[in-house]
Amino acid sequence: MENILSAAQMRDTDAHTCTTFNLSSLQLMEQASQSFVKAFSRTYPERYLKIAVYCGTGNNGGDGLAIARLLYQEGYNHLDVKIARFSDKSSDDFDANLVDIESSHIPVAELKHAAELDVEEAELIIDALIGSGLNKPLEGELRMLVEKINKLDKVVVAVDIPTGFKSEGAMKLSDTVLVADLVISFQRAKVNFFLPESAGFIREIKVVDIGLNEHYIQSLQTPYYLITQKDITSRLKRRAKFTHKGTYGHALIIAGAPKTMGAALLSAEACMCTGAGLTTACVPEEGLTALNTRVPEVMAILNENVNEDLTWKTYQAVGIGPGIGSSPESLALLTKTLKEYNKPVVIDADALNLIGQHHELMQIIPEGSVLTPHVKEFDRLFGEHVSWWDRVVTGIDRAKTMGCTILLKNQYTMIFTRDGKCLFNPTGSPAMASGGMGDVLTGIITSFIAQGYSPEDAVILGAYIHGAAGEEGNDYVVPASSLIKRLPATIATNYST
Ligand SMILES: NC(=O)C1=CN([C@@H]2O[C@H](COP(=O)(O)OP(=O)(O)OC[C@H]3O[C@@H](n4cnc5c(N)ncnc54)[C@H](OP(=O)(O)O)[C@@H]3O)[C@@H](O)[C@H]2O)[C@H](O)CC1
Ligand SMILES: [K+]
Repeated sequence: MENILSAAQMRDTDAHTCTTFNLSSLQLMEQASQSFVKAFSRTYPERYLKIAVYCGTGNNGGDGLAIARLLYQEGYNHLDVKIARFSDKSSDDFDANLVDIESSHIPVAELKHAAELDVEEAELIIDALIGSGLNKPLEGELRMLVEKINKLDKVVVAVDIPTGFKSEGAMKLSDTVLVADLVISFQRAKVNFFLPESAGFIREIKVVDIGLNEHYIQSLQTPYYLITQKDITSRLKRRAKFTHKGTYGHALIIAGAPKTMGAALLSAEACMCTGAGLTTACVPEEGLTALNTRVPEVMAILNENVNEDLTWKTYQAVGIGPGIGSSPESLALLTKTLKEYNKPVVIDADALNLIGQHHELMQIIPEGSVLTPHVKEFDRLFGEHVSWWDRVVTGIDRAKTMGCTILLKNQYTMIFTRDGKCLFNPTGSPAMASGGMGDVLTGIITSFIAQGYSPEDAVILGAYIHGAAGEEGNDYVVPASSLIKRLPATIATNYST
């Protein structure tokens, strides 16, 4: 997994890299600027583009000056630089790059006040005003300048971080940020890039290697990690010769009510397609015909007969919740499951809402269980939150105190582990924003647990594979039932590469 660093850790890595690689900070700035220019020219190869580079007077601004010089050398000759000099302070590396640019052919203008900016002829603006040095919300002249640039409605490419955007910590949609079409960020994505608040400020992100000491970065402690494909390939076990259905476990999916049988069908079918040796669905009698017709591979027990028909030790994994509703019978079934199945349970949807309404059930959730809420279910369980950052803090805390893995669904789904980490899943697409997706995910995770994966590995694999199957085909929308059909091939692709 890739660890995600805080702004302070980036600064520390910066200094450490200079010492260990015998570089000056000016040389590191040059490397970072070269990496930026390489990525920029791949995205915007047209040399006739009119570009304005807006620079602050710190190191982000220093990068901006070096980038302007390098772009000019690359043939981007319709280029000018605007320096926002709203204070007397400037960094040494900014000053050094200013000397270089002043001896070039690039026009440089200094703005002492935001009001001095009247027309902007450029089609594209490079934002090098402030990066990771942001230490307060934008105010005064800088805020006015950013608001003015936002109104120009030009294409904006940010250096490292958009001006006004926090690397970490709670953000508000009302914060002033220079809205970026593209952020070319250094070495690592920043934590807040993965939270929904970023959607209003950032359209696309590219991360470039600027030559920082990776060995050192990997030794740094952080709660935040990005899951990579390697994590999936290294976890997925091949299906060996001479194995049989008994090798891959028996999963029980407790789901559905007469009017919400679809949830049970999706969950059970996803469980089967993820590779559980056997899948049994515990459903109401009214759903039996649908189950037998739609997924003949899945066996059934009737939820009204559970007391006679259920032998817990038959099942290596249990998933409960999709479509069960909130009736007293569902509450009784959930209570029975949590009390009697003494292994981790995958808890989703209505089961989570029932726990939200009957908080005493929290005490009987088996150790190691998996909770898979979407944002509303998360808030019903753990209280209202005003920002996604606050949910991250709560998720990390609750996973540790409850001894459970919590998966909070999102564009970048977050997985809070029992040892206090927050893992971001990179796969998935807005095409997956449709009903039934959560039911499918419950089936997938339950299936991986039935096959012998630890609950935490099952969640990591489940989130990644679910998202990867949803991305395939690049479709406008992916109905949950068609995602299920893609699961066997998606899993095979991920363990063979
Ligand atoms: N390892 C790396 O990733 C590298 C990053 N580089 C680049 O360096 C910047 C970070 O540079 P830094 O000089 O630390 O800070 P900034 O340029 O982002 O900010 C400059 C100063 O701006 C002031 N500040 C902060 N918040 C505000 C605000 N709200 N309004 C006005 N001014 C603000 C603050 O100074 P003070 O006056 O408050 O003391 C900042 O110090 C990083 O993003 C990369 O682009 C290196 O080039 C290569 C290695
Ligand atoms: K910036």
